[in-house]
Amino acid sequence: MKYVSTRGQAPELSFEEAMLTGLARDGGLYVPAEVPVMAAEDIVALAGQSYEEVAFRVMRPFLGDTFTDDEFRDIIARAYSGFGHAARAPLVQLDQGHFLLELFHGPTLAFKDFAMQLIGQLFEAALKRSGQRVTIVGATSGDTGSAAIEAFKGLDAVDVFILFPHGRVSEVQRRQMTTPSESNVHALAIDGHFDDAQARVKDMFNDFEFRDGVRLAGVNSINWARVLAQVVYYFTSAVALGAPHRKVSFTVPTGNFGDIFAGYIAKRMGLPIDRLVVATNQNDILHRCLSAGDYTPDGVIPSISPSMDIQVSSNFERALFDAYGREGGAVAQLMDELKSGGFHVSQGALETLRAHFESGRCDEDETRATIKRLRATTGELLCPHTAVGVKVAEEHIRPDVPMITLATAHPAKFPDAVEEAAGIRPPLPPRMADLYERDERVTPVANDLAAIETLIKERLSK
Ligand SMILES: Cc1ncc(COP(=O)(O)O)c(C=O)c1O
Ligand SMILES: N[C@@H](CCOP(=O)(O)O)C(=O)O
Repeated sequence: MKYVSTRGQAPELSFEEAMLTGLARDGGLYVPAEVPVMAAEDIVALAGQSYEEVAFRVMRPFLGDTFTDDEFRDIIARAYSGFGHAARAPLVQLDQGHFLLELFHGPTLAFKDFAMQLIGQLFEAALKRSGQRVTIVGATSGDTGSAAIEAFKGLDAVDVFILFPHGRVSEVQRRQMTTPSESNVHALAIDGHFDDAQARVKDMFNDFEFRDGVRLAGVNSINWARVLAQVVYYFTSAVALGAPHRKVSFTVPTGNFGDIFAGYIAKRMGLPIDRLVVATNQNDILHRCLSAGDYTPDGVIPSISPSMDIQVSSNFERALFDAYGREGGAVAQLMDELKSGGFHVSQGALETLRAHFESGRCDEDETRATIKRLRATTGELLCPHTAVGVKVAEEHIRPDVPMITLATAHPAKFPDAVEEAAGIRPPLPPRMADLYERDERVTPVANDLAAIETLIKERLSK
């Protein structure tokens, strides 16, 4: 299995190389040269299997010879052993034909744990074997950072630096990043929003002297391994509702387009997905683009679903690569245009995108109203991101195809927003009950590449 860059100018890599590399050296994102297809009978055979077994069968073809089957099974078992639900990703019925896929039973209460717990184990196994050490730098709007810190804290061969937008994450998210005491963890509060943090991380990858000097690695969803791990729950949930004999649709609260892109990969692998619905908050650039073809960021607006406050949606590049017939040159040109303001998707590419993706938008009042209404009608307490998904899903449900909305975080991560909407303050699980009493460790940083690189080098030299 080989991986190619969406911009067509970087060397092809193996799974292990792509995982440890993160961003391609031409600035693009790695994708499999070919997506392996699963036969219908192999999908049928997933029914009744454990989450871990489905994870093994779905991901195995993408790994090539990176790990033996036994090694990979062990890695998967370790990754999901800390989840608080036996099913790992349970389905809950909301209404006739509408289901919620609960992805918040991992250690940091968000869907990121599914991928991050796995790649923590994959990194450790690969680095132990090679004797290498890496520096992970990640950008977060709240959940990636806490999940990465949880997965990598205390590991010998890794230092982890997380840039989060100062004042724009929830208190629970911030404390999850700033309270771990392990010396290989560094929480950096950047003066800016998520797009600034993500841009600085990409700048570090494009500064080859720095990149090679610190052996930079990335755990944002620019890393293919992140996306791959998220493909699994599309299979477990669709099969539970009758796939491959029955089609299902998914609505995904979307920001960086990684989670919904994992659904697109599941579809290309042969899972009969009818529609993939992109649900955005008021930062609706993806909805606008899928509606009219224009991708012009117009500034991030803070919202009560802060993890989706994103305008430069990294993984959309992977979808564009396929929509433009896997022409890296065309994607590179669009990304150059983005640097100077924005780009317009050609009619042909837009039609290809629309063949897979629908979209909708949910504003702040609608988000609050959805949290309140769902509590009253179903008893479910939704996090604001999930509420965005549920509202948009309701507008896309068709009578004959079940709709699964991804519940991407636990409501207790956003207690202020949930309490304001539903009048209930969701408590943290007992294992986190002292989160508000723990000491915080955080370093403020300017939105300045040289300053951030200097800080990282200083920390590594200690
Ligand atoms: C709770 C939550 N919901 C939705 C999203 C959006 O997911 P993605 O960035 O993969 O589109 C995020 C952040 O990634 C998140 O943390
Ligand atoms: N919403 C994310 C933003 C980063 O996304 P990623 O999936 O590319 O890591 C977050 O919570 O940090």
